[in-house]
Amino acid sequence: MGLSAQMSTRNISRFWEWGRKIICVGRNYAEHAKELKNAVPTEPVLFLKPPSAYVREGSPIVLPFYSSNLHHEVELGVVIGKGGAAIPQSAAMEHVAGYALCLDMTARDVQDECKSKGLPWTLAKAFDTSCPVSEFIPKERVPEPGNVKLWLKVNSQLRQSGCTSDMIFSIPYLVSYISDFITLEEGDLILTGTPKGVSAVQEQDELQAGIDGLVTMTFTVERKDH
Ligand SMILES: CC(=O)CC(=O)C(=O)O
Ligand SMILES: [Mg+2]
Repeated sequence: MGLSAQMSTRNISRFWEWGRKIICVGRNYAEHAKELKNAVPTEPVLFLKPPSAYVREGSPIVLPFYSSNLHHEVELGVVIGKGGAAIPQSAAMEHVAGYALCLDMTARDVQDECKSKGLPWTLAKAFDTSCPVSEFIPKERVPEPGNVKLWLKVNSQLRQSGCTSDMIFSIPYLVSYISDFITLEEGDLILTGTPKGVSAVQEQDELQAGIDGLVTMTFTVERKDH
């Protein structure tokens, strides 16, 4: 199939297949910043995951071989439907196609070491399967994205329960802020940060996460021979 034919069959509801950027916001919930003893930020903290981080239900989250403290972080993902740079906050929601429930899997021991050495978080955050995602949720189904309840259970035990109303920086603010530095493209995903309750997962754990009334998803954690 030629490139133009491939482009014409691309569907935003399978955004994870597009090979676009995953832009992550850190410390966007004050209670989470505090539980990790980080300062509450006055500007968004940004980092990236590559598209190879995506994993879908039916495939496992693979424990990175170099970590012994893998954490779950449940987050609302914002799927960009129209690209742009220097997008004003007033127009930001016109660039949003929809949402997805996402996990920002984090090798916390590796992140702590990187932080102490002043090094980037890439190996802590961007490894293969570090971004499990749900099905695409069209924006029409989420009339109030700033008031969405997220939860995550490990082996049926509730670990995280939060609401996007507690985000420090709103979705329009984040879209506008990010687009001042990084041009947004159709198919990009923004992870909006995690509420409190992050904790470690082990091999064979079952992670179930949901957005009230919209979506649930289930993943298992596996170790692979290295
Ligand atoms: C400290 C972190 O890992 C930041 C992060 O990813 C978050 O969601 O907050
Ligand atoms: Mg996160």
